Amino acid sequence: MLWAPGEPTTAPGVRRGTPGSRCRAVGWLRPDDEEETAIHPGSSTHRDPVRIEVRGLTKSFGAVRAVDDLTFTVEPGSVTGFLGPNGAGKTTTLRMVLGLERPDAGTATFDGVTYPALPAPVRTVGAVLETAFHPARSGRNHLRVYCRAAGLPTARADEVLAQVGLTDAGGRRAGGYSLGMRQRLALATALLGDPAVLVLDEPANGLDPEGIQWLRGFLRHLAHDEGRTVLVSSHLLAEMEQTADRVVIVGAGRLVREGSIAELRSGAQGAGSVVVRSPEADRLAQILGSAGFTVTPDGDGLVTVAAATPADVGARAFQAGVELHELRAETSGLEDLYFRLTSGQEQFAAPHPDPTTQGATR
Ligand SMILES: Nc1ncnc2c1ncn2[C@@H]1O[C@H](COP(=O)(O)OP(=O)(O)OP(=O)(O)O)[C@@H](O)[C@H]1O
Repeated sequence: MLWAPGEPTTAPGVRRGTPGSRCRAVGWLRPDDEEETAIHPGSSTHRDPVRIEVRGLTKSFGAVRAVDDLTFTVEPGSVTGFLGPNGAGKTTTLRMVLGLERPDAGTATFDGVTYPALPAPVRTVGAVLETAFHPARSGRNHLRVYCRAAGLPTARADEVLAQVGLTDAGGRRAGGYSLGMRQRLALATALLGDPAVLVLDEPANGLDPEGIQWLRGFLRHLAHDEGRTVLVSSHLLAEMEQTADRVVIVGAGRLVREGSIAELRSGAQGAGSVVVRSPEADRLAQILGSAGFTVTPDGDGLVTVAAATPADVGARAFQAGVELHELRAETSGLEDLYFRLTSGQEQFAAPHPDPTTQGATR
C-alpha cells in the first residue's frame, strides 16, 4: 500500500491497523484532539521544551533481539543523531518511542509521559517514519486532510508548506513529486501540530546533496532557533557529523556510544587514513613503514597510510626530501571510530540473551 489507506485515521491513537503495521509521516492525533485549536507558527513561547528518555528498552522478534536494554536521553534544543548500521534496531526503537510497537521491557517517555498517555500527542511529537502519500492528491490537500483529522486549522497546510519550501509545488499531485519533495512533504506533515519534538527515521534517504544541505540547516534551525527536540536516525556518520550536536550510536540493538560530536571526536584522536601520491612512492612507503605507520602501496604512485594525519605524512616526506604530488585525509578519525564501534554489527540484530552467544551476530 503506497498511501494512507483510511486517511489519517491510520495514525496512532486512532489507528486501526495491526500493531506492527508501518506508519507514515504524521503529526499524530487521537479522537479527543479533534477540537480545532490555533497554532502560532514560529513562536516558541507556547512550546515547552520536552526531553525524550529511553530506559532499558528491549524488543525481540522471535529469536532476534532487535533492541537490547537500550538507555539514552534526547535533549531539547539540539539535534541528536541516532546512528547505527543497517539492522541495528533504530527503526524498532523509534517505533517503540512513538507507541507503535510494544516494548518487551523498558520505557520511552516524553518528559515522563509515554506516547500513548500524552494529552495532546499532535502538539508534542511529529514523526516521519516512512513517506507515503495518496498519489493523486496535491501536497496541499494531503496536508489539509491531516489538518481536518487532527482538528487543526486548514491554514496550517500553507504555513508548513512554506516552512519546507514547497509553496509553489503545493498544488501539484504528490504522486509527481521527486523523492526530495516527498521528504519535505513528510516533514511538513510532521510539523502540522507545531510539535515540541520531531522524530525522523532516515529523512536524508535519497536526497541529493542540495537536499541534504537544506535538511541539515532546517533541522538545526528547528532545534537551535526554535528550541525543539530533534531525534534523527541515520546509518551514515558523515551525514550526521555536520547536522547533529549529539549522537547515540547503536549496534546489534545495544548502545555502543552516547555523547556530543566533540566528545566523540576527542575519543577518535583525529587520526584516520591518509592518501599520498609521490613519484618516489616506494621510498616514501619505506620511510613511513620504518616510522611505525601501516602503509599500503596502491600502485600508480599512491600510498595509503593508516591511523595518520596529513601533517604526520607531510612532515616525514619533507624531512626525507621526498617530492609529493598529492596529500589528503581519506577518512576522518571519527568515521574510523564509528566503523570500529559498529563493525560486524551490520544487517542483523543480536541473538537472544544466551550467555554463550552474547555479542555474536547472526
Ligand atoms: N516486524 C519485525 N519482525 C521481525 N523482525 C523484525 C521486525 N522489525 C525489525 N525486525 C528485525 O529487527 C532488527 C532491527 O531492525 P530495524 O529495522 O529496527 O533496524 P534499523 O537499524 O532501523 O535498520 P535499517 O537501517 O536497515 O533500517 C533486524 O534484524 C530486523 O530484521
